[in-house]
Amino acid sequence: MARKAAIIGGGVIGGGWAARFLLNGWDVSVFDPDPEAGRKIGEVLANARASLPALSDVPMQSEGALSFATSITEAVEGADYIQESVSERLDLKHRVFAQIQQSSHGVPIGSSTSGFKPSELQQGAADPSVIFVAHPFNPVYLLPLAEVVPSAQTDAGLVERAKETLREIGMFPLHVRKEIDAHIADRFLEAVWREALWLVKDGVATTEEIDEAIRMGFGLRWGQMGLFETYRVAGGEAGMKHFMAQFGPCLTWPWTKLMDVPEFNDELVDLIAGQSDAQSGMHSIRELERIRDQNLIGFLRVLKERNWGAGKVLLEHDALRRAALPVPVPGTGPLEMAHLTVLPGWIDYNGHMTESRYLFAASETSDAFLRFIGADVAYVGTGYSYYTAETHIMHLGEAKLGDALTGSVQVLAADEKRLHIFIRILKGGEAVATLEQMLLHVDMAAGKTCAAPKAILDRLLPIAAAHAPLPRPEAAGRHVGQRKA
Ligand SMILES: NC(=O)C1=CN([C@@H]2O[C@H](COP(=O)(O)OP(=O)(O)OC[C@H]3O[C@@H](n4cnc5c(N)ncnc54)[C@H](O)[C@@H]3O)[C@@H](O)[C@H]2O)C=CC1
Ligand SMILES: C[N+](C)(C)CC(=O)CC(=O)[O-]
Repeated sequence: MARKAAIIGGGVIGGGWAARFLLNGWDVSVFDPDPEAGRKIGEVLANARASLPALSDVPMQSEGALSFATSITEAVEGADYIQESVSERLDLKHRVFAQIQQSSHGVPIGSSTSGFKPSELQQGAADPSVIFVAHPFNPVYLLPLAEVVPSAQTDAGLVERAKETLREIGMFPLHVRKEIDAHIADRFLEAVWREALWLVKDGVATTEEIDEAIRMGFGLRWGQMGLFETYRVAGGEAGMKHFMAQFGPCLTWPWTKLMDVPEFNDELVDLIAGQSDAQSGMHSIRELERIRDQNLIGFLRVLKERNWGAGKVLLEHDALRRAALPVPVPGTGPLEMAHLTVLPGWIDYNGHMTESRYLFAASETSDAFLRFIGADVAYVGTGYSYYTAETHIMHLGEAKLGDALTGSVQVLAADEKRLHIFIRILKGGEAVATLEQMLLHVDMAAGKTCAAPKAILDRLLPIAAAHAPLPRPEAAGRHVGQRKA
């Protein structure tokens, strides 16, 4: 049975949480008194559906059921996890916790608060031990970070279970060991935000110039190495010590306004909002969200390919879900090995999936099959692998943006050195392409073919025997131009 998350407050952040839980198979009940909450969450969910699956190489769970409750009591009934995302006001959060705890007992309550400490949130609570901060980043359905901040009163075991829940929905729970106003990340954001406001107020730069200064340079670096690793590299061969010696003293030069905050008045708000309108007002917020999401998918995909930073979290989430998938059973037909979603970068000028991506889909499929028979990354680390010697692709249909594809493998023949397979790339059960491939087992250091070890043959040969009675695909052995004869 699907587990249930209660989302209290369904604005920008509550909507993002709802989408992340739903797309990870949880049922979600939202309570928000705003009459527009249903429409707003529907729009956030549409954006999430168009983006989150594109990060996954494992079939998504079937989406959970979304419901809107008419009270907090109704929303939290039967919930396994509660996430509070109401407006950033301490008195309001206290009232909401009191209402939640009238009917929910022992269920973890994460708060999305950007700045309040958990001990502040817990003041006056009937059961402070279940309350902690789970501070996410916008868009919650794509960015993995959730700062998890317990106080001394929070139940340590409950926090560990809550972190497990966050990992299950693909997040990276960063345990903040010592509570502090604004946790870790928002303290940086505040510092940058403060400097940016000064630069605009003092007429040094416009909002657009500041954004260019970030996105053309250090913003790109931060997404993959953070602050300290980036600066370590910037220290050259002497590393961090040299970096500190060179740039440490600058902190006392007038490079920053330090703690000075510009007066927050209508003049400043109008100045910033006016420049922001001029910079980005030609796009609606939903359009900007979609642009942001597609850019993030591109970045995250690259990091995933490199098993680095946030990409590592995506790979771990795939592995977690792959482990829960039913294991393909040899002998019952071609083995379904890969699940892919057609991404924006895969579309060509004809408006459909470009030809090189069919080869990519096939290689994802054959790689999954090789892992299945034991020729995985650890095996390649021993100096042996399978190399593809020949491929014949037939294009039979069109795949379009967002289509869900599966890749299946039929073993046509296998012996100690050779593996002859037929891959079908399927959309809704129909083949959009087939690929026939010959793979050879190689000794990588010698650069020569060699017999695969018994452990691999023990897995491969029974599959080949089980597939032998399957009808031989018509396209197997076909060559280009054959139909003309
Ligand atoms: N917007 C952002 O970039 C981020 C915000 N946060 C935090 O998330 C929380 C929510 O912020 P946003 O979603 O941005 O605000 P928002 O203004 O978009 O949404 C707040 C929602 O709370 C609802 N609400 C008010 N009183 C309520 C009640 N008694 N019961 C249920 N719902 C109620 C409002 O109707 C509104 O829909 C805040 O604590 C904020 O600090 C955290 C990370 C990022
Ligand atoms: C502006 N903010 C303080 C609400 C931002 C956050 O809390 C996190 C984010 O998504 O940047």
